[in-house]
Amino acid sequence: MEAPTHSTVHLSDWQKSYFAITSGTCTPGQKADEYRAKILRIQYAWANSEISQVCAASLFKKYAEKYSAIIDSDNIETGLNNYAENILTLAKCQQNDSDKWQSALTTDNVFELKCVQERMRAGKNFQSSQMAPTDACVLADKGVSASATPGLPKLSIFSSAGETELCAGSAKCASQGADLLEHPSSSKSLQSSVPPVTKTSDTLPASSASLNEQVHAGFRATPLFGSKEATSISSLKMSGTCRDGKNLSLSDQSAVPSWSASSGKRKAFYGLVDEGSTVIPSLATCQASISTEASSFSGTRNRNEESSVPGFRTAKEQLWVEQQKKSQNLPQRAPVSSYGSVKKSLGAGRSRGPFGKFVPPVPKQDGNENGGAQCKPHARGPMDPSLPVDERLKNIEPKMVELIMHEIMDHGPPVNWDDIAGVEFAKATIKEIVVWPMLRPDIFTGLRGPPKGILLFGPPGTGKTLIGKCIACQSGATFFSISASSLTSKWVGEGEKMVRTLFAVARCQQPAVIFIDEIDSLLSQRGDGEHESSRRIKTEFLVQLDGATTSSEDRILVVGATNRPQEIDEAARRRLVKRLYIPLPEASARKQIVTRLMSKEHCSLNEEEIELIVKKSNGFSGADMTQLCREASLGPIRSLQSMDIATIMPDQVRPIAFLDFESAFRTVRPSVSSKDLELYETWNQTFGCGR
Ligand SMILES: Nc1ncnc2c1ncn2[C@@H]1O[C@H](COP(=O)(O)OP(=O)(O)OP(=O)(O)O)[C@@H](O)[C@H]1O
Ligand SMILES: [Mg+2]
Repeated sequence: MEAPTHSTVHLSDWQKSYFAITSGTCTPGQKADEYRAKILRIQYAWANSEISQVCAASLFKKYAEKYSAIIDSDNIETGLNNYAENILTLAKCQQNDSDKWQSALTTDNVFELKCVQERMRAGKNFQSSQMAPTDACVLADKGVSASATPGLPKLSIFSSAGETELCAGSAKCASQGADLLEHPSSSKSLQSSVPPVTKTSDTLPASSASLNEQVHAGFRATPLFGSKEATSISSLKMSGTCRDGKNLSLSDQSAVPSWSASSGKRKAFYGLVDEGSTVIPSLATCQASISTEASSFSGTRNRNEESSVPGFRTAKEQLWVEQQKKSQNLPQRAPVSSYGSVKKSLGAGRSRGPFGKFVPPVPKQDGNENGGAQCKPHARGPMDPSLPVDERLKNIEPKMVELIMHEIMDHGPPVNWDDIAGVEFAKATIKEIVVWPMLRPDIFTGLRGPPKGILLFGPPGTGKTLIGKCIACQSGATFFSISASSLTSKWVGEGEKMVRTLFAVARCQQPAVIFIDEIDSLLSQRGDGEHESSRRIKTEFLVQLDGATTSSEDRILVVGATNRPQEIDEAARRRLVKRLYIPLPEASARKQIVTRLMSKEHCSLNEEEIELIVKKSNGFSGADMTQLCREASLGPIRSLQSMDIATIMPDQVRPIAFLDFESAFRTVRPSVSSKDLELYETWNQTFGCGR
């Protein structure tokens, strides 16, 4: 007889399985298996070029649909997706979302394993004959207390009262549990079988991974045998594991929600841990080994210090805890938050750039060495009764001070003078006004005293904000960076106070620079249609600016930046003595920008090509030049085939070439019109302080 060929074998298999599926005797599982096998065969046949791609695709679609119809169907007779039922059964005791979750698992559901049944019986006997659940808990905790060793998580994490009951009656069980304990890998079995034995910590698996598992089990696992109280107490014990015995932080018992356990039971537990005190574990004292799971728990704990019950809380419970917290913390909070709690310092404590040493800016009046820095509040908080509060801040709301402190800029990438291309005159002037007087305050006195107000004006994108950042990095002064729009809009109705606070805090933190971007929106011409609140802000600002600029003692410099100088109120203009024009970059500056940016990239431009780019970019602002370079740098990527982008190595991308700049010039245009430029030039000639 002729041996069947490869393809005839496939065909006969195919037919066989087709009849099996359609026979009506298959279970859904068998059907699903058959369909899956069919799908594999289709793929196989296609891979061997036995069938065409079109045919494979249509067959694949057909059988994939049939397969998923069985897999996804939750019809008991025809589908396999019935596992949801079990979940629903488990959760059926939960009537709504805010109910405490209670498992519907009962011992009846447990698969009958002989040893399990024995243990359950032993537990039941023991429960009925000897021990109330609360006592069981106490016993478990005693075990923990006895074995407490700093630095190690304790056994009580996973010893629920139920488990105690289960195992306490069986000596055999206890010894088995002890065996299990010595094997870190057996943490799963521990959850169900560990007895409340006293176990020295060196035999405990201390790996954080296993601990996490245990922690998890400790406060999520539904007690198979225990009541709600048992779970809560178990949780309390769990929190006890975050300590080393001594480091327990204690708080008022009233802070423990009433739902956590009956007070009697709590007492029994607390009494063991620390005589007569309620235990609220401080998570700061938790061992680092309690990592992922436990630390997320500790996060919650930090937020809800009063709560002694970890894990899930219903909204009602959370509300209760938060209310408690509020009522307890309210009196202390304001002073703390007023200074001490903010992340940013008031400036005195931070690094002060190249001229790092802090120079006491205010004459020493009270023998305090820090002079003006006596309000270095970040260290302890000025509202700390033990610290003298700076006179200048006395009438100012602490909340405002805090808000202003957030405006202190002491982060961000450093900017050097060299990063700003061109504008040499402006740079030199600023150095003269800002840097040198900081360096030699003894020389810059009297008539040589530096001006207290600078206005940087010019077309958009010419580096005014960049100069502000550079001053922040290079001056060594406390740098407040406030956008005028935030003064006018962020604190609606409070703007006036904010301005006052700003100057008061700056006065405390001398030497200080207040940089106000978009200053035109704060100091625009006063007019009839003006809103009352912005008028008041402006007036307050002028008053403060006047104070700062006229007081020879204060070392506060106000730097404003605007691209609409013509809109600035004349009174403000007068106070911003040095009005520096920041024009469009000249050819040399444009070249500097291109060279600097291209030096960081893989680029094949030669000197002549750079010159050409500079020539073609006449009328571009610094921002336009940056945009041009960005656009050009995308050229080599655009020239790749889309397939290559996925696989190409970075060093295989071709260098940026002149042709990329040529195409970039087609899309990037100067953003400042010559008409606008004329306005700036005219204003500069009228009010500017440049040469
Ligand atoms: N002189 C310059 N040197 C180097 N880069 C510059 C210069 N001017 C502008 N740039 C580039 O343009 C970007 C925008 O500059 P910046 O924000 O300082 O402009 P601006 O003058 O404050 O503009 P606007 O008036 O619109 O606020 C900078 O981040 C920088 O990349
Ligand atoms: Mg700007």
